[in-house]
Amino acid sequence: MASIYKLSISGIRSFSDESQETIQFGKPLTLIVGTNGSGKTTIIECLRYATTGELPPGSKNGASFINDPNLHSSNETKAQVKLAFQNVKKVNMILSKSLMATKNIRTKTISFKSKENQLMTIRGVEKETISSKVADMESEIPKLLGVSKAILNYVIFCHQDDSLWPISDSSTLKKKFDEIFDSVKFIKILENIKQITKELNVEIKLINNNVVHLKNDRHRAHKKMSSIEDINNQINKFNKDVEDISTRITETDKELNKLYQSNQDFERVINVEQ
Ligand SMILES: Nc1ncnc2c1ncn2[C@@H]1O[C@H](COP(=O)(O)OP(=O)(O)OP(=O)(O)O)[C@@H](O)[C@H]1O
Repeated sequence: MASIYKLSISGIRSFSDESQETIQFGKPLTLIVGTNGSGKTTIIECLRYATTGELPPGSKNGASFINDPNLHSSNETKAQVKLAFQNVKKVNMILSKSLMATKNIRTKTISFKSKENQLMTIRGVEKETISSKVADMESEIPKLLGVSKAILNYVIFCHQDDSLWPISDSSTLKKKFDEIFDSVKFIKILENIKQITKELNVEIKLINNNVVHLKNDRHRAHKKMSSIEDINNQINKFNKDVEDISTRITETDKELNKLYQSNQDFERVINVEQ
């Protein structure tokens, strides 16, 4: 299981940009207690922003999330949220997200800018940093924590202004539950399974047809084999007959020779007597 062990805030809401406030989370539980306006919600907002990239509701696209530049002499506030955590594989990581609010002196409006984010992986003495320029942090961090973005957003770090969603109207409720349970993915998986089953059924039909053909072929082959066996038997019989006949011819030849010999003997005797 992943765990978050430290959060540093600088330049967010009432947290000054001149210092960095750090909160260390205890195990198994950390209770955040403080007077009204002391920054409890800000801590949850920072945790949510760090893990999901979501800005607080009603924060004027982030402009009022950053420490108001009107509160100090400079026209801009450089803010930073740092999160130290252990990912699901127990690897220590530090995420740094930098933001900036700039005051337009003429219009007096404040604009918000999210700057480059960095994720450092610490393995012993080895440190490796990747930037948001090359990685999609918003989808990477929930994966590293082993929790979906929807659960981080609507359950674990649910903003107090959004906390009534479980008693909202049915369509909003359905939308939230669909996101939490990743129903879209589930529906897609079901559709994929249906498609795969359809394709497999076609393949099974083809295989079954082939089996029928192959059975016929086997039957024909057996028939052919037995007729070949019959022919072989006949050939063997014929060979044996030929052998018998040649034996008999040899014997007849011998008989004839004998007869011829005795005939000659007889002729010789007759000639001598004459
Ligand atoms: N952009 C800003 N710049 C400076 N200060 C701000 C800014 N936005 C809000 N604040 C101040 O930050 C504080 C907000 O604190 P936060 O809401 O985190 O406190 P809280 O402890 O959750 O309070 P509560 O118990 O009333 O919910 C308030 O005092 C508010 O006036």
